[in-house]
Amino acid sequence: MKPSVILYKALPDNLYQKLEEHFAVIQVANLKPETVEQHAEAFANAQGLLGSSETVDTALLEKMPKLRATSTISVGYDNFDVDALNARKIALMHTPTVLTETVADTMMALVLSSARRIVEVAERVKAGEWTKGIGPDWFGIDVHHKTLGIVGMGRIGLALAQRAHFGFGMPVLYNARRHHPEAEERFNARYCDLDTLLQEADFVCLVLPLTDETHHLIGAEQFAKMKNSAVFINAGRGPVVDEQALIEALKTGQIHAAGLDVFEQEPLDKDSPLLSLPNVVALPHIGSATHETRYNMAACAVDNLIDALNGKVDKNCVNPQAIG
Ligand SMILES: NC(=O)C1=CN([C@@H]2O[C@H](COP(=O)(O)OP(=O)(O)OC[C@H]3O[C@@H](n4cnc5c(N)ncnc54)[C@H](OP(=O)(O)O)[C@@H]3O)[C@@H](O)[C@H]2O)C=CC1
Ligand SMILES: O=CC(=O)O
Repeated sequence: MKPSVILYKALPDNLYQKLEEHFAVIQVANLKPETVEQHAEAFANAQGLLGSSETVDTALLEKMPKLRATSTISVGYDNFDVDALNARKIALMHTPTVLTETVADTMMALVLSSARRIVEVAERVKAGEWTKGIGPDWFGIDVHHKTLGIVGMGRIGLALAQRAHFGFGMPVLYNARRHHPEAEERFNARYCDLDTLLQEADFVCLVLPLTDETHHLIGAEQFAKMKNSAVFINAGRGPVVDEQALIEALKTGQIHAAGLDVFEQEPLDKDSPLLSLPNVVALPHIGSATHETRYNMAACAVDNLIDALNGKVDKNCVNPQAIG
C-alpha cells in the first residue's frame, strides 16, 4: 500500500499526478484545527505533509502520530517547530536555490522603486497629475554607485550582491554570522559589524531568516544609526524588524524610504500607517512569486517529499542530523 500524505496547497496537475504515483494523497484546505478535526483519520494515518505557510507545531504533530516527513514549498521554515520535529525524527524538507535569483530580483526591484519613487509617481500619472514638465518634487535619488549593505549574506544575499556589484557598480557591505569569502572575492564585498553597516550603507537590505536571534534585530536603536538618506529594504521576514520603530523612523525622517516585501503580520492590516506613507513601497510577500519559480518550488517540494519518505535526506533537508 502506498504511504498516505496530506497536501495543504494546490499543485499544478502534473505535479499532483506525480505525487499520486507515489502516495495516497489527501488534499485539505489548510492546517487549521477544525480542518484537522474534520479529516482526523487522514491526519492520524499520514506519513507525509506537503504545503506552505501554515503553522506546524506540537498541537498538529500530536494529531499525526505516523508522520515521517514534512515538505514546505518555501526556503524559510520559521513556521515549523523544528525541535518538536527533531524529537520525533521527522524530516523537514525545504526549497532553497530554486528561488534565489527571483527573490534577489525582487529585492533589486524594491531598491529601485523605493529610490526612484516608481510606484508613487506612476500613481500620480494615473491620477492625471502629469499636466506639465515635472519638477524636483517628482525626483528620486540615484541607486548606481551608492553603497549597498546586505544583512544576511546567504544564497539570496549573494545573488543580490552580484546584481549590485556588476549591474549597478555599487560598493557592497555585508553582515552575517560568518565571513563569506565568495562574496568578498567575486563582488568585492566588505564584511562589517552590523553597526558599521547601518552607519555606512545608503541601502540597508535585510534578507535574514526569522529566529530567536533575529527577532526585532532592527529597532529604534538601529534606525537611529542609519543615515537620514538611507533606504531600508526588508525581504526576509517581517518580525526581524520592530515595525513600530520603522514607522517612526519613516515618519520623522530618521530614514528616507523603505521597500518592504514582508511584515510583522501578513496580510498587512489595511489600516497600517505604512500604507499611508508616500515613502514606502509595500509588496504582498511576492519575493518568489513568478510563474516559473513558484512551479519550480512546488516541483522541488514534491521531489523532496518523495526523497524523504524513501529515506533520502542528503539534499534540501533542514534537519538531517535529527533523522539519524
Ligand atoms: N520575501 C520572500 O518571498 C522570501 C523571503 N525569504 C527569506 O529569506 C531568508 C534567507 O534565505 P536564503 O538566503 O536562502 O537563506 P540562507 O540560509 O542561505 O542565508 C541566511 C543568511 O542569514 C544569516 N544569518 C542568520 N542568522 C543571523 C544572525 N543572527 N545575524 C546575522 N546573520 C544571520 C546567515 O549567516 P551565516 O551565513 O553566517 O550563517 C546567512 O548568511 C529565508 O530564511 C526567508 O526567511 C526567502 C525566500 C523568499
Ligand atoms: O518567503 C518565502 C520563502 O520561500 O521562505
